[in-house]
Amino acid sequence: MAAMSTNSSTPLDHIRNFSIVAHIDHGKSTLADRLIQSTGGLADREMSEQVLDNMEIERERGITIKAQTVRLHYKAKDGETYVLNLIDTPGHVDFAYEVSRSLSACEGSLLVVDASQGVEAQTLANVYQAIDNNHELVTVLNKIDLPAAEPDRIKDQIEEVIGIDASEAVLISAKTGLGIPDVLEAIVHKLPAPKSEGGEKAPLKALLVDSWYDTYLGVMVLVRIIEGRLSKGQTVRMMGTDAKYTVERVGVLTPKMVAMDSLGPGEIGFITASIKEVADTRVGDTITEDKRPTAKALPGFKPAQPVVFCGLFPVDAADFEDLRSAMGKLRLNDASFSFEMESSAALGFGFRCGFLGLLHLEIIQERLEREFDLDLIATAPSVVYKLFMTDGSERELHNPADMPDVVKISEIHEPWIRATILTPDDYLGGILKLCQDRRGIQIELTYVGTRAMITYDLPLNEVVFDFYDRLKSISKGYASFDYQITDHKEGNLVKMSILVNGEPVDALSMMVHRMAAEKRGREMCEKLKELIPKHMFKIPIQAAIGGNVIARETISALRKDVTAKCYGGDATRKRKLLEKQKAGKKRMRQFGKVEIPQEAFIAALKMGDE
Ligand SMILES: Nc1nc2c(ncn2[C@@H]2O[C@H](COP(=O)(O)OP(=O)(O)OP(=O)(O)O)[C@@H](O)[C@H]2O)c(=O)[nH]1
Repeated sequence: MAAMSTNSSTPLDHIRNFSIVAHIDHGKSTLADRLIQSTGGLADREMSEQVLDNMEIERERGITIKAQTVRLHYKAKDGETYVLNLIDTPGHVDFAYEVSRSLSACEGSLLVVDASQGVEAQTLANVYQAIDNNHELVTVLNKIDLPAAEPDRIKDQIEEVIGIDASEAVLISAKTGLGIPDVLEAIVHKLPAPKSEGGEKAPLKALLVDSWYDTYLGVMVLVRIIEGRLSKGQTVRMMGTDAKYTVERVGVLTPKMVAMDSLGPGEIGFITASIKEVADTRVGDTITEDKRPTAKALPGFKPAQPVVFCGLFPVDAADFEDLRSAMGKLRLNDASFSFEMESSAALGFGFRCGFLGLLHLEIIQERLEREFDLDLIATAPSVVYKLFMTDGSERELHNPADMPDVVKISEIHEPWIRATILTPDDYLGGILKLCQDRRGIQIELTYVGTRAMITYDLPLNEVVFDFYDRLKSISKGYASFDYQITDHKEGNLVKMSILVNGEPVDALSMMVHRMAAEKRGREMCEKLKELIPKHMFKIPIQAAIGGNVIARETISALRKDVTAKCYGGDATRKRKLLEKQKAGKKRMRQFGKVEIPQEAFIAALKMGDE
């Protein structure tokens, strides 16, 4: 951490706290990099591409997962120096929770729209969140360097679809740096300064915006000071958890860490206070001074509710403890990831994990495999069902394998979402069919320029699998999609089991709509027949609802012994062949006498509607 240690007492009217909201890939991170570069936040040689997207997967996938904060000093044309606190936000539908947290710490947003793509689903979702947070907006049309850019048409579209004035939109190319000075001036002159009723003398009232785990400094807490002053050495209290801590470090991220003695009203910075783990901090909590507490806490956040669950199991049972500690470390850094131990007849010991969405699931699995070198099997992603039992009780079902006897269940309710899809007209037919096939109910179909905006209610269970992938392939990547969970509705749902060689494989059991069960069961059996290697005996594969088999396939027996042609051949070749066969077994799971390769699980679970 840099040595500079100062009191931060920037006057309120010289502070601007803002977020950047946009659809995925419209240029938030690149614009953030340019703002950092042009205000000297980092020397050119330190500017690595997308400096704010520091998580390796973010760089690789080119998406923002964690909201990052940076404090910039900008000498404006009026000769005054301003402190600009920027919070970069994730764009993907799975991370709307992160967006809401960063927006609450700011007074305004830059609305970035790709001037060649126009308004997309996340543009709408994120700008509505900013408006809900009473943000002033500065509209920025990005990528005007592209031949396909049509700033005037996109301005009209923004006014028509979002209903905000875009006549003074700032035209930029975050790639070349064109227009960046105009963005900085707009931030200073169009976005409001933070307000502070009680000012610096009032008892400390700070918003806990985010927390993360730093390998050197431990748990770091991002705070926004509303009133009073937060100083090193102060004893503070979290009003939601009543936990007390002594502040050890106070600082800001420029994006390098710079130590400060204290932070005043309107400021955004971080503190450390020997907090053991991220789970001890509650995002949205109010931090106050223990001896002189503020009278009223801030309105808190509802914690992110996981909406997709799946089982994660080590391919090699000996890796269970490594998996447990790896998940504990990830949890340090990702408060929205939840897990609890689970045992499966088919897969042994593992964890039932909760995620914000399918992308979040894939990212966690990828991080576990890459950062902790673990070979994992993920079971079918499933949503949370509400079971209304015949004895009048209610319970939640996170794992189809835990489904009680159907005679004890009177109703099953499943979560529904309201989805917004924006697509070029050419792909409308295919998308409507996809939604109908997934039990969708059309709510609205309107046109936005040359594109269709469709609103559908859909069961979440029909979306978590591969809806997003199918939508992208039907629309050749042009459709965009956003959703909100709405409510639970009764559904004619059944648990479909898969039996391999007469043994139920609980990792492949899933909840399906009764009308779709036979088709799904048939597809699953056909897929597994392709993927499970032949054995020395024939293998029946069945899909069943309770005791009723609804689909079956049979894998014929292997005719010959792989080493047969070696008889009389040299022993070396035979040994090599058997070693190769053994190595192949590493990613297999034994079910009874049948070995199922890990790929079979993943491919079987990712079945589309092809
Ligand atoms: N031609 C051109 N490309 C740009 C411009 N700004 C960003 N890009 C490119 O657009 C892609 C997405 O840019 P990002 O800044 O990662 O977009 P983002 O909105 O941060 O994406 P997420 O992090 O996924 O939310 C990258 O390949 C950038 O190089 C621009 O002004 N002109």
